[in-house]
Amino acid sequence: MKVCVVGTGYVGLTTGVSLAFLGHEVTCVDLDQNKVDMLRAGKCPIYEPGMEDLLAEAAPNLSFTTSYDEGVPGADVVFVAVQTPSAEDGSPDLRFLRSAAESVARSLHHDFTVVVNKSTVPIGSGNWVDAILRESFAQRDDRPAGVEFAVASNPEFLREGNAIADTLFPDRIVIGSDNPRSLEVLNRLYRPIINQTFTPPTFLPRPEDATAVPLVSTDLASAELIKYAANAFLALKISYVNEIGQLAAKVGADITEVARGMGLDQRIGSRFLQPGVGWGGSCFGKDTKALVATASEYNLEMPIVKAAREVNQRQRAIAVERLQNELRILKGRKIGLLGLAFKPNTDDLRDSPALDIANLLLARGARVRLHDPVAAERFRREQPELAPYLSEDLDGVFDDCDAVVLVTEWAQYLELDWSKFVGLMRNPLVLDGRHALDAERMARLGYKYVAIAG
Ligand SMILES: NC(=O)C1=CN([C@@H]2O[C@H](COP(=O)(O)OP(=O)(O)OC[C@H]3O[C@@H](n4cnc5c(N)ncnc54)[C@H](O)[C@@H]3O)[C@@H](O)[C@H]2O)C=CC1
Ligand SMILES: O=C(O)[C@H]1O[C@H](OP(=O)(O)OP(=O)(O)OC[C@H]2O[C@@H](n3ccc(=O)[nH]c3=O)[C@H](O)[C@@H]2O)[C@H](O)[C@@H](O)[C@@H]1O
Repeated sequence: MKVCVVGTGYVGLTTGVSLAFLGHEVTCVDLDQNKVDMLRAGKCPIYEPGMEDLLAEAAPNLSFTTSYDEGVPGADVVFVAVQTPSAEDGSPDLRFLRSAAESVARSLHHDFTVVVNKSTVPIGSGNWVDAILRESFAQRDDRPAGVEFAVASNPEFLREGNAIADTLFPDRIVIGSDNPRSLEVLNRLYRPIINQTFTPPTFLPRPEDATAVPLVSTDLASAELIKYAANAFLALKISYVNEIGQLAAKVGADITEVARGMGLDQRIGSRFLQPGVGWGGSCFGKDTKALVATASEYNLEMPIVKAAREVNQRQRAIAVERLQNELRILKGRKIGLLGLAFKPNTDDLRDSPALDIANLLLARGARVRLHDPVAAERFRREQPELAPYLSEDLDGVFDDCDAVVLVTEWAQYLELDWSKFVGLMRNPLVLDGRHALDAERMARLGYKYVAIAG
């Protein structure tokens, strides 16, 4: 089938490349000329494991452009995957979506096109996009006859760092549409994934437990709400284990054992129960805020979601409190942060706990040293005020240091030969912000090991 994807960020790029890999003819449109140039050269503008390999495998079916006229006319499906950042009041800023919808309408030239919203948008946005498309299309002097289109919602559930596997082997596909023809088109588009009939990419074998993928077909509003409800649930699951973690620290319980004991109950499940400095990234913060904002439009409070947000913010401050308890005075102390990305396997720094922790430490007069095996380059560009504190190598972090904090559990840190660094530190204190290091081993190596909870 012929597909156009608008926006080549984490979501649009993964969607476009994956669909091209499955044999669809895909054109990706982005206004960012640099991104388009890089992608045309086979280079991936984001750090996403496997993406450059998949780009190479999908290349015969894939093209990149800044022109809607090269992608939209003739497409059976147009995906819109532009950013929807938080506006001042917490509601999503829909400017990018509006502009993309207007541009799509100006280029539509096909008997039936499904315009699919993949961005995370407030409930009701599907109808809003539909109205923009119709209005913009009606304003065209050159509008062709016989053009029909319908809007569908197809929320995205991929995780950064795991984007390709989450797309090719998803837990479910959700399609919201009030138009049966759209559903039929999208069902056809996704059939290889739904039935798992494709041959996986050479670098990504099919998981042994992969089965046919459930298709959840709903009305537009339900699909839009599923996305927010799922993200908020994952966020509050993490906040819950972190709240329990703080109690565990007080009563002398081991939160990792507590989480394991809880997670083995299949009704709870062990995933997203890893205690630590809390969640970051571009979506949990934005989407929980948007859910609260949407509810307030209907005079509805969302106390559980609000509490999850507060607990998450508190975790970042708790990391600093733990250091203060151990070192008593933070002023003048040298503190190294290991990991700047909001989680491993991505260079994404949006709402990363490391940013708040670094700023809180600086505000208390500490001298910070920052390190990340992958995100440092991007950090330098996006965080110019904190960039002078970056350290190129780990010696620069540990040397004469009063404490190091594991903020992001990159494999490089977990597999580090920690014995090499203990002698460099002035005070060999390690704060494990992810409960990811082996406490006994660290103690054997001569570190004073402290975890965020306990
Ligand atoms: N990042 C993630 O892991 C996930 C994101 N989402 C949602 O998907 C949406 C997109 O997120 P990301 O891919 O992270 O965003 P992103 O910021 O990485 O990428 C958005 C892309 O859209 C392009 N763009 C903006 N306006 C455009 C326009 N009018 N025409 C053409 N291109 C345009 C930008 O240049 C950029 O390349 C958001 O609503 C987000 O909440 C959903 C699931 C996962
Ligand atoms: O809407 C989105 O953008 C996406 O948001 C999350 O994906 P992502 O933000 O990429 O990353 P996650 O793996 O969910 O991690 C989010 C944050 O939670 C933290 N986390 C995760 C799991 C856990 O047990 N504990 C924990 O603290 C991570 O360190 C990270 O900071 C969701 O998992 C995706 O399903 C969703 O599509």
